[in-house]
Amino acid sequence: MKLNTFGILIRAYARLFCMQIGLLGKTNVGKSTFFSAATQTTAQIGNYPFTTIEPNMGIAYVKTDCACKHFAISHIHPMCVNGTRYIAIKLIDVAGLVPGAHEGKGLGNKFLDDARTSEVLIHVVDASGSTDIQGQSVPAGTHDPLEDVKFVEEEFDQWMKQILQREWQKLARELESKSGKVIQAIAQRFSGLGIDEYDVEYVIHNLHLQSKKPNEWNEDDLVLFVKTLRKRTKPIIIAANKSDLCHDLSILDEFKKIHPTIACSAETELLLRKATKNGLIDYLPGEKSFKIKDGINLNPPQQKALELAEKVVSKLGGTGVQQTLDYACFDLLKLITVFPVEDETKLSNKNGEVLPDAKLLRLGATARDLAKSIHQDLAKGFLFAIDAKTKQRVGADHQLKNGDVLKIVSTLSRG
Ligand SMILES: Nc1nc2c(ncn2[C@@H]2O[C@H](COP(=O)(O)OP(=O)(O)OP(=O)(O)O)[C@@H](O)[C@H]2O)c(=O)[nH]1
Repeated sequence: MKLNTFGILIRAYARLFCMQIGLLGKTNVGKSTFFSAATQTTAQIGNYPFTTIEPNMGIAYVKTDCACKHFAISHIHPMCVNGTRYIAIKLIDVAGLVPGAHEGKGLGNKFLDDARTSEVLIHVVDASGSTDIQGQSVPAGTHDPLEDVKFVEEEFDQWMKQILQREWQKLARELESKSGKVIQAIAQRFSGLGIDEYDVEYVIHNLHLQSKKPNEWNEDDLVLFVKTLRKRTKPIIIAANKSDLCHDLSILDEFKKIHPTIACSAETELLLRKATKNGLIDYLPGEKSFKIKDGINLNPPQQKALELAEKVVSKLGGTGVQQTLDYACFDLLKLITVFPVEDETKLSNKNGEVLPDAKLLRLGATARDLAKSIHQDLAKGFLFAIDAKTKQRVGADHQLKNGDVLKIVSTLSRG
């Protein structure tokens, strides 16, 4: 196969995944280590051929309950391990975030191009305080990592404010009245960021700005509006990395006042995933412990590294990497998992594979949304769906629940 065809195939494959997480962080905090650990497949999961799609884009997995648990059946599926289902997502390493990026420092706001398409952001922070604001190594505890948390927020807010401010006067002149049009006009400016009219309307109403005409908005209104919109549309979770180096984890309580936070040791996760791949240990990402395989003779460096990893895992209750990804999807974005099937009695597709697919959908998604996530034509010809748990027919607007198993019947599937 020619190289460019190969590239096109890889990108097409990546587009299959609607869910994208952006990884932020200044230099030296362990962002690349987090990215490598999260996209490193272990022997048990991940039958996908490509884990790194582009240098800064890879496939990671989030884990949830497989529907096989509900039906108390056992099935063989590469993404189901003892009833735990792994679902692929896109992880993008967002480069170039430095203080002043919105003013063109470093790579300028190139980082925001990548962050733009992400639905949720993981901010990797060096919780041990051994990396200063410019990313230089300093003795542990000498840099206050809270500064990093604040500067990232500041960059985003400033950048969004710039987008809006650039055309605010023009927009205000055009829209002397009608709040509906204001919402549309603002949403249009932010459409490239995955922000829609509903988000803008929600924020405007929450801040009671609907009664103000755009020319009556002051600087404080703009700042608050942008901040609230950013929080709603680009939620952030902090991966408090290098927590293994922290003598006490009280700094995490400070982070938690700003964003949800998980103690992490990306380096330990990378080590454990590599040791699993090399057949040394039994470990599943997200577990709170691991076991050295029977009959394995570790050499002294391996023995030492795994002893250290054991201490970290027991101190932090896991390495935090998988927990961060899961939290981003299921707690922050509140995604649900739905299992589409073609035969609701056998829970299979037409090749007989049981629970072949698992889709991540937004809370409130309908049966038609599920059809759309499989194929536009399936949604267009939607007739009804069958809930495999209740055996009931449901309509296009039926709201789905986490763990639902559904057969979609459409003119396409009948034809
Ligand atoms: N103790 C400890 N060290 C870590 C951890 N994660 C990464 N490191 C170390 O921190 C250093 C920087 O890690 P990188 O992953 O290269 O950091 P980065 O943020 O990607 O930095 P750039 O590539 O410069 O942007 C390396 O020496 C890693 O081994 C961790 O969880 N604990």
